[in-house]
Amino acid sequence: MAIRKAAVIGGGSFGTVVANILADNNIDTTIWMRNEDIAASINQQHINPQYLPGTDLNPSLVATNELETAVDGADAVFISVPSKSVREVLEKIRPRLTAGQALISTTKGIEPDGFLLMSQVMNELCPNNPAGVLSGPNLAKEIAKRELAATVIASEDSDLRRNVQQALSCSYFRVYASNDLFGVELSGALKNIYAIVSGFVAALGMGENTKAMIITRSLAEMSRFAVAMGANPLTFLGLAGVGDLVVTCMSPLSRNYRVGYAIGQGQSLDQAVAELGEVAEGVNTLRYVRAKALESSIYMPLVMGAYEVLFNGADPRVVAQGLMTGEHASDVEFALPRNEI
Ligand SMILES: NC(=O)C1=CN([C@@H]2O[C@H](COP(=O)(O)OP(=O)(O)OC[C@H]3O[C@@H](n4cnc5c(N)ncnc54)[C@H](OP(=O)(O)O)[C@@H]3O)[C@@H](O)[C@H]2O)C=CC1
Ligand SMILES: O=C(CO)COP(=O)(O)O
Repeated sequence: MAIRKAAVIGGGSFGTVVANILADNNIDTTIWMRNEDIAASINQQHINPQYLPGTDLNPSLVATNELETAVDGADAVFISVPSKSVREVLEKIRPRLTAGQALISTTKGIEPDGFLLMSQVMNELCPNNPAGVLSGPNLAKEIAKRELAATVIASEDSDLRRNVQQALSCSYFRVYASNDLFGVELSGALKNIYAIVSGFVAALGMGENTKAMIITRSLAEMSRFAVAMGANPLTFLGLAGVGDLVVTCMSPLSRNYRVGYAIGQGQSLDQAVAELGEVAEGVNTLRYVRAKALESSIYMPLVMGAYEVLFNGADPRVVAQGLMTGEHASDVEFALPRNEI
C-alpha cells in the first residue's frame, strides 16, 4: 500500500528535512517533537528556527507534541532522533503502532549494549512492523535548500522499499534501493568516525594527497570492520558507503567533521561538542567501534588513533602519521588479502 500518511519522529535538522520532502510530495505528514515552541513555529511560520533557520517549510507540514496525533493511522513512521534516544522513543510509540505500519530509521548510530544498530532495536521492540533504513550523502542543510541529493532505502521488504522510493522521490531527491539493510546502516554509522579524522586533517592544513589517503584508507578500514561483522563489502561502494563517507569527510556542514576540525585547532572534545549544539554521533560510535575492534582483533589504525586524540589527549597529527609507520599493507584487501602481500 502506498504511503499516503506519514509520521516523522524527531524535530531536528534531518527529521524536519524528511518531513518537508514528504509534504512537498503531497503526503499528509505530521512531525512529532518534544519542543513546543518549535512545533508552534512550524505550524504558524513554517520554519524550524532552531535546526533549520532560513528554510521555508511546506505550509502543509503539521507539527505536534502528541505522539498519537503523528503515529495513529500513519502508513510509515520515520524515526529521526539521535541513537541514544531511539529505544526510548520506540518504547513510547510502540503501544500505538499497529501491525504493518512501516518503521524507517534515519539514525546513523549504534546502541552500545549488544552493539545494536537501530533496525535491530526496531525489530526487537516492534517485530510486527516492517523495518527499513534511510542512509546516504544527505547533509540536511543542503536538502533543506532543495539542492539535488540522493539516498538509499534499505530493507528486506520489497514493498517497503518501493513505497519509500515513491514517497520521497522528487525533483531534488532521488532514492535508490538496497536489500543489504545491515551494510547500509553500518556504513552510515561508521563514516562519522572518519569525518572526525578528516576534520583533524583539514584543521592541520594537511595536503590534498593526505586527505585522499585518509578517505580511501577509511573506506578500507570501515569495510574491513563491516565484513568481520558479516556485512556485504559491495554495499560500501554505493551511496550509503563511499557517497556518505566522501560528503562527511569533505564538508564543514558535517557536524562530525566540525568536531574533528575544532579538536584539530586545539579545542577539547567537551568544548567542540558544546559549541556544536547538535548531535555528532561519531564521538560515541568511535568508543563502541574501538571496543568491538579490540574484542574481535580487527585492525583499525584510524579508529585507534582517533580514540587516543578524543579521549586521551593525543596530538591529532598522530592519526595520519600513524598510517605511514604501519607494516606494509595491501591496497584493496578484497583483491589482495592482507596475509598474502
Ligand atoms: N543532519 C543531517 O544532515 C543528517 C542526520 N542524520 C542522522 O539523523 C539522526 C538525527 O540527527 P539530526 O536530526 O541531525 O539531529 P539534531 O541534533 O539536528 O536534532 C536532534 C533531534 O532529536 C530530538 N531528540 C533528542 N533526544 C530526544 C528524545 N529523547 N525524545 C525526543 N526527541 C529527542 C531533539 O529534540 P530537542 O530539540 O528537544 O533536543 C531534536 O529535535 C542522527 O542519527 C544523524 O546522524 C542522517 C542524515 C543526515
Ligand atoms: O550523515 C550526514 C550526511 O549524510 C550528516 O553528517 P553529520 O551528522 O556529521 O552532520
